[in-house]
Amino acid sequence: METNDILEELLNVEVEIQDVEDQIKALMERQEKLYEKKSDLQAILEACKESEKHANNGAPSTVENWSGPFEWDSEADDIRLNIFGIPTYRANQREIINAIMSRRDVLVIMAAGGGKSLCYQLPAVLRDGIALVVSPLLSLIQDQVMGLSALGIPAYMLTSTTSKEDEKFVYKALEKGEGELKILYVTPEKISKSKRFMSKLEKCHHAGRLSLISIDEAHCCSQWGHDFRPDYKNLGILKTQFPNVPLVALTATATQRVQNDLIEMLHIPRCVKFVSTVNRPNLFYMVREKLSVGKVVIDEIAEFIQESYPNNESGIVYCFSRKECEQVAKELRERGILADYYHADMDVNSREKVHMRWSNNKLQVIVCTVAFGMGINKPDVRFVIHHSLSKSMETYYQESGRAGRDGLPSECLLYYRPGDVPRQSSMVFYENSGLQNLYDIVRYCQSKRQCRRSAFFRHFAEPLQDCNGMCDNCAFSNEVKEVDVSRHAKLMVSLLKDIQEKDQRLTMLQLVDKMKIKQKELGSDLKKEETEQLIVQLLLERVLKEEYQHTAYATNAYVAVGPLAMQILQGKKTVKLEISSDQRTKAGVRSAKRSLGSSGLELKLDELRKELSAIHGGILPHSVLSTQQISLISSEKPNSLEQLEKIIGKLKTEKYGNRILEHVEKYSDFKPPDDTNEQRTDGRAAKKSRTKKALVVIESSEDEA
Ligand SMILES: Nc1ncnc2c1ncn2[C@@H]1O[C@H](COP(=O)(O)OP(=O)(O)OP(=O)(O)O)[C@@H](O)[C@H]1O
Ligand SMILES: [Mg+2]
Repeated sequence: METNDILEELLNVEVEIQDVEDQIKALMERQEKLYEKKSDLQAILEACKESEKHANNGAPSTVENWSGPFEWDSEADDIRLNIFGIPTYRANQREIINAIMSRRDVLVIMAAGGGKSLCYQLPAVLRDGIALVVSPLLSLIQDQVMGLSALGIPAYMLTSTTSKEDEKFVYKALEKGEGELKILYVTPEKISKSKRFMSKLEKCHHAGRLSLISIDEAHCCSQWGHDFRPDYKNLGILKTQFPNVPLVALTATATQRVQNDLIEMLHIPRCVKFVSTVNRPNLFYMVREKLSVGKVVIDEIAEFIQESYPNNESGIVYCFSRKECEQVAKELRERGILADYYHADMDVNSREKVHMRWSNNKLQVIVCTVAFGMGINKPDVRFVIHHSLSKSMETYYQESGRAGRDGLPSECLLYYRPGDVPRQSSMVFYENSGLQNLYDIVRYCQSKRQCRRSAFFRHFAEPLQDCNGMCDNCAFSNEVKEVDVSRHAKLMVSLLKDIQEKDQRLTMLQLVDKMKIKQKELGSDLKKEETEQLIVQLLLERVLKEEYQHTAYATNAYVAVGPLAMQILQGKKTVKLEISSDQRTKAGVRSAKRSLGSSGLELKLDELRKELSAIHGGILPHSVLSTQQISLISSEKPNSLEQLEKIIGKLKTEKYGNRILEHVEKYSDFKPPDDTNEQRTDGRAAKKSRTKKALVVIESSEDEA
């Protein structure tokens, strides 16, 4: 053999070894995930066996029937309606409250907006003494304290912003039982770092005045959760110091592993567990194709907001980077939308200002990065738009879940283009399971047939539930056709192989360009977007893989031949692309459910709540009347204080009843103008028609691509 031949063969073997190593790596990652899943499933199985055992023994069913009746039922109902203004309980709320009132430790897993706060706030009011609430963020605490104060419930906080005077009041209340204090919010640092606070708390407990302990956003305890906070790790001390005080831990999402972790860390092995579904039935999920011209996306987003939410209903637009955030906010403003940006590069004050303007409905849209997260407590967010895809299903569930926390119909819209995949993957590939998590959400985006909800159920290992047509794929799946693109896939793989043999690399974009030329040989062209879609599909199927190279400024992602490429080359694998018709894309957005603002009275009541919130010390508008209460008032049109009280309770009726009734009488038959946009004086109508024109131009040019 010639030296050159040997060298060439050596090279081939090395390439093959590299290939095998990649496969081993992928398999090891998969094995790790499967072990994790196995341990989750084993834990669920244990839990099922345990509950079956109880059911078969007929054992504690009487004790564990948390629906009641209990001696405090009527007092609890009275507080629910007349103080909190809530007409009926939501799923599990009554049972959780009863378990806490029975002095049990409780673990609550309930989706965002499910109503976890009421579960500990109501027992706090119902029981004598002071309830301690640990919450991770100042902004969350401020919102809660402000909301409770507006209801006349004596709530305070001990944080870095608390005045000396308030601090003195709180310490006196803890130590001596003086002054009125029902609910005390603290950050976890207070527990772990302030000896003074802990000693006062012990005195309070000693005197029998510590009624309950609540740990909100409890997933922060676990490093397996998505938002680990080191100070949460020390909260186990609470159960050790105050063993007979009921402790309730609440969170929106926790895998089985995180749940086990929480129980162990908080020392609540015998807690009663209430796990609600992750399903958010009021959210309409949809994915829209994001065209490669940046401006078109903004035009579409602006048009969506203006057409669907002309009455300043709140929304969030998530962006990939800080720069993109600022750009999108600016462009939305240019299109007449009240938008501003929020990201981690801003100082705390400017961030807080933007957040407050949005919370007070002075800003319609907040354009943000992931930095805008856990602190968002606004219940009436009607839409969450993702300008770029999130990095995992879990993150997308959290971010999109900020819509519709008040239970009213809301929309979650994700703009997806395959070109965004390498952008994200070059950021996450070094994280543990980073690529796998990203590819899960990419699978969600690529699919045009599978129910979006079912993807969440599978991700959180929950049995499937009916979507009720509340996602684009369930609503319009018949507008999709499947095309066999095996020949294109084969061409792509052999093209890449040739390139690699020449020691060159291609990015996704470069591969698309090369394919455009090569495809001519097949006599059947895929559009640019379809070629991109095919590349991503082959990445998901491991026919292709991504490779990364660092430069001084960035990490570049390249597309390379993957472990299963041979199957394509040997014709052992069929590849099909799902292609949707244009009608579907358009219908997707139009059909989604609408919410507040359809009746004139609702609009007027919305204005009234803003006015009243300003008069009553700048509390948030939804603390005056929730969107749900506005809907109820508008449909039932109460004409006396007694009738109104049945809807919003005594307290709010006493405070705002006369003004509300005045409005009901005056505006019951008030019709909002047909097209609110045309009534605007801010030039929004003019801009809107311009937007439409721009859209038409670009739509027609799209065919050329
Ligand atoms: N039974 C109910 N009926 C109507 N509205 C309710 C009910 N319970 C709670 N709400 C309202 O639902 C909204 C969300 O409640 P809450 O803030 O307690 O949610 P959460 O479960 O803590 O969500 P997150 O995980 O996002 O913090 C609030 O506006 C609250 O007033
Ligand atoms: Mg909450």
